[in-house]
Amino acid sequence: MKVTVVGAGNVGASCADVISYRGIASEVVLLDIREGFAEGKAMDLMQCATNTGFNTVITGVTNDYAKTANSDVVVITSGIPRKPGMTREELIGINAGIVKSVADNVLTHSPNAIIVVVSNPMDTMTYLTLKATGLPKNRVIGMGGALDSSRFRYYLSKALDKPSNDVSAMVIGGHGDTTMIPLTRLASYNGIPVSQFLSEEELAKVASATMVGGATLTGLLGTSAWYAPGASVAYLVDSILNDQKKMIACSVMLDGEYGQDDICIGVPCIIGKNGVEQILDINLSDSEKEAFAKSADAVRNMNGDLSSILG
Ligand SMILES: NC(=O)c1ccc[n+]([C@@H]2O[C@H](COP(=O)([O-])OP(=O)(O)OC[C@H]3O[C@@H](n4cnc5c(N)ncnc54)[C@H](O)[C@@H]3O)[C@@H](O)[C@H]2O)c1
Ligand SMILES: O=C(O)C[C@H](O)C(=O)O
Repeated sequence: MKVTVVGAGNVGASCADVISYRGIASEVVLLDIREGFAEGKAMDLMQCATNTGFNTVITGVTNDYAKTANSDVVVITSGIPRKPGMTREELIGINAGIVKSVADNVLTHSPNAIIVVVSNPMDTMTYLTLKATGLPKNRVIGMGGALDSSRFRYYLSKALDKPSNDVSAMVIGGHGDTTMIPLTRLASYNGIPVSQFLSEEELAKVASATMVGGATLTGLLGTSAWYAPGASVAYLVDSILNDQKKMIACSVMLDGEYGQDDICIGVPCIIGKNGVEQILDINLSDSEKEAFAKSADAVRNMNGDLSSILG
């Protein structure tokens, strides 16, 4: 199985690292526009093989899309990350042009690939990729919910003082500081609602920390995060390539689900070899429905900024 990762920067390289280390794909091509950069990242990663014991072949190329031919999955991480104090939405001006040209190029050589969109603002870039390429909606998946949900589980585990793997929780809605919706009501500690262990005030703090999880890391690191983003992409790619049919919150095109149309936004999906195999239209409470509608309004508003690029 072949995966192309466009953008060999922090997230792209971290994702290639996890994919190879965990043996998720037999072949990974890293592609970057910066001369020699992807080649260097691939060489460095391949020199881990004997110590960590993986067999994946990682190749790096400078803008040579022919080398990405016949990829099963293409991950788009190319573009700029935010700096402290910025929102993800401020990246649209530069990243929209990059994502559109990359999507066109990869499809020329891998017409059957499933595309995973990572570049920010991710929901808007996912919508752009779908509209610009005309691909069926099961083949374009925005990655954000997997990361936000893992951050939610992390903050819950800290509040509970228990391991995050014993915590089950999901974030839906937009992948933005004010648009994501941690589903606190449905979060559990080994099947027991977390509300049995944490007060409303503690749960509200966890939800707020989750929503600004990316901004917190950007403030600490000077650029946005990459280890958890890379691992989250690899988790999603694993479910596609190995047809695991995991339920993962992904940004996908809605067609009536959650009362929304013509928008890519995070909802629980079954992810398998065909990409998005099912969208789970779960019952939300009135306040969750209200939050989802508000989140969708904000995401839809950003899509309006694509009119010049989509024509
Ligand atoms: N969806 C998410 O959950 C999530 C998580 C983390 C980061 N991100 C986003 O992912 C993107 C990448 O973040 P990063 O930290 O890896 O940034 P980075 O700067 O480390 O890497 C980006 C890479 O893209 C390359 N690039 C730029 N234009 C290109 C083009 N036209 N073709 C090929 N490569 C090109 C750059 O040379 C660079 O190496 C950002 O937009 C960031 O906001 C999203
Ligand atoms: O925070 C960012 O800008 C990057 C990414 O979307 C994240 O959540 O880590």
